[in-house]
Amino acid sequence: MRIDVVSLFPEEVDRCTAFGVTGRARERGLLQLHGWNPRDYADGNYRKTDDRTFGGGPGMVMLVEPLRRCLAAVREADPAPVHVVYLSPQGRRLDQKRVRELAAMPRLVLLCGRYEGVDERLVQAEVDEELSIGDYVLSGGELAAAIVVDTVARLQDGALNDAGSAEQDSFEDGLLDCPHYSHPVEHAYGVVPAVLRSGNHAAIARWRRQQALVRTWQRRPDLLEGRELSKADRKLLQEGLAALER
Ligand SMILES: NC[C@H]1CCC[C@@H](CNc2ccc(C(N)=O)cn2)C1
Repeated sequence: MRIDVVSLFPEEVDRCTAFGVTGRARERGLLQLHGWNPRDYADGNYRKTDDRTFGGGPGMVMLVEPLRRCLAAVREADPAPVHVVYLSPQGRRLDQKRVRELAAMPRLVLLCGRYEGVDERLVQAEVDEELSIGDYVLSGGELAAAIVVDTVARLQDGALNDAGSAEQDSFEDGLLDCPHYSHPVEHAYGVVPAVLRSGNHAAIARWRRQQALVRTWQRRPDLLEGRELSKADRKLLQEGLAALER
């Protein structure tokens, strides 16, 4: 998968995705990341990329022309069709379902705004999708872009080793993750649940599913709305909640 990041600070996204799973995916060529700076496509010796907003009021707006030229160069750089995403609080909320869809695309272009944003004519003419990582305002779209890169990189085939593939499943079915434990078995903070050391893999899977269901019910009931739980899951959830009462 190829991702092109258009930003006044493209190195910010490069650095945020240079470590761990994302760094390894890049090293393995599972993900190619390219940074582009609209300042390189701006005119004049000040290479102006932003200007005051029409209609008055505070702040600057990123100019349409440097971005248009920059995006033309991005499109030109690879024959694969692009899907242009603009990161902004006005976008559709990113979730794992959309992450899976984005991760399947051959190319993504992530447009990172700064200041008050991008001239709306550029958004209308070039952007396929506005995406938001949450209801808050960042100083720029770069950190949001880095989150998109991270989420799609780990879904590339080969990015997660076998053990890692379990990581995918934890949220893939729309539930929160179960608790995890490691050494020592006994610690001042508590003891590892016996079932996890029983070697009974069916019981372990059942316990993990039950924990995920109970946690989701308690912390994010919204994730269970409009979702038909299987008979087995409903039983696990009821049993898990009853155990909390005891
Ligand atoms: N109106 C301000 C706004 C104009 C357009 C550029 C953004 C950059 N900052 C961002 C970008 C994305 C998100 C998010 N939630 O995904 C938050 N903040 C700022």
